[in-house]
Amino acid sequence: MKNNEAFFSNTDVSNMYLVKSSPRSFYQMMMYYSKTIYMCWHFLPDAIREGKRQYERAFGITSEDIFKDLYRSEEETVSFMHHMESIWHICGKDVLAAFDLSSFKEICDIGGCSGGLAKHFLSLYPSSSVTIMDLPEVVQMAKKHFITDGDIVFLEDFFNDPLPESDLYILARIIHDWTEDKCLRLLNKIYKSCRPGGGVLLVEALLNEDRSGPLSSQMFSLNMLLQTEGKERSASEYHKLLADSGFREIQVKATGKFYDAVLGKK
Ligand SMILES: C[S@@+](CC[C@H](N)C(=O)[O-])C[C@H]1O[C@@H](n2cnc3c(N)ncnc32)[C@H](O)[C@@H]1O
Repeated sequence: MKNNEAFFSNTDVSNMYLVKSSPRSFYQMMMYYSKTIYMCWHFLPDAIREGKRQYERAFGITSEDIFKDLYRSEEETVSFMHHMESIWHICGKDVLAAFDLSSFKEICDIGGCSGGLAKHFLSLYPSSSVTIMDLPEVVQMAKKHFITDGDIVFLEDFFNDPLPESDLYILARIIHDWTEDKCLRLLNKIYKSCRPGGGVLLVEALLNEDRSGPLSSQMFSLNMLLQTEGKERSASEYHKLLADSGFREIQVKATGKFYDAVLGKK
């Protein structure tokens, strides 16, 4: 207080995580939570009763394809992409350094969105190259708003297009969007395209085997119910999905942050 007037200022933590211009800002994530995710959480009891996502109740949209709903406008698409990218400024390096990935030279980031994790990959492993596959509307927005250098190549639609031959496929927060059948369809496709000696890296928020936590993974799993066809899974569930698709030498690393890493080799 000065001369009976109150003055307020940000703490160091709010400067770091809330101010929009900070490189570690959660501003975009907060906006997506408040404008989109929060609207779905109004219908949590309906989601639990029906076992399905709530876009129809929240936004009046009933498309078959979950990402058609998510990308219902250019503004919503870009907001989702910012939301996806934000977390990698905090824990992207942890998931990519969980295993030594330096021997993999050609990387394909399946559903790589804005390229947020790919940029961290290139800074940790500069002698590798990364190709990103994502839907056409995302690729268009990534080129317009997110990618400034030419190191990243974009391809479209991982379910229907052929996958490029690669040494390592990254699937960050992809498996958690889909049913078992669709996950296996995608992982089988990846196995066929993967070079011998290559691998697949799953980046997901692992649940404890008895589903007792961590709280963040449980909350993400409820959110998957509200927004997608998927759920969060335990290490043994990811192990089984990879083994059933042909991968071996499967290793799991819990990072202690929000997201963890599972590596399988061909
Ligand atoms: C939950 S986001 C994860 C984004 C990114 N991997 C990350 O962790 O920040 C899922 C991504 O998969 C993409 N996607 C969904 N269906 C796809 C398809 N059929 N082909 C290519 N990408 C797809 C979405 O557009 C989105 O970018």
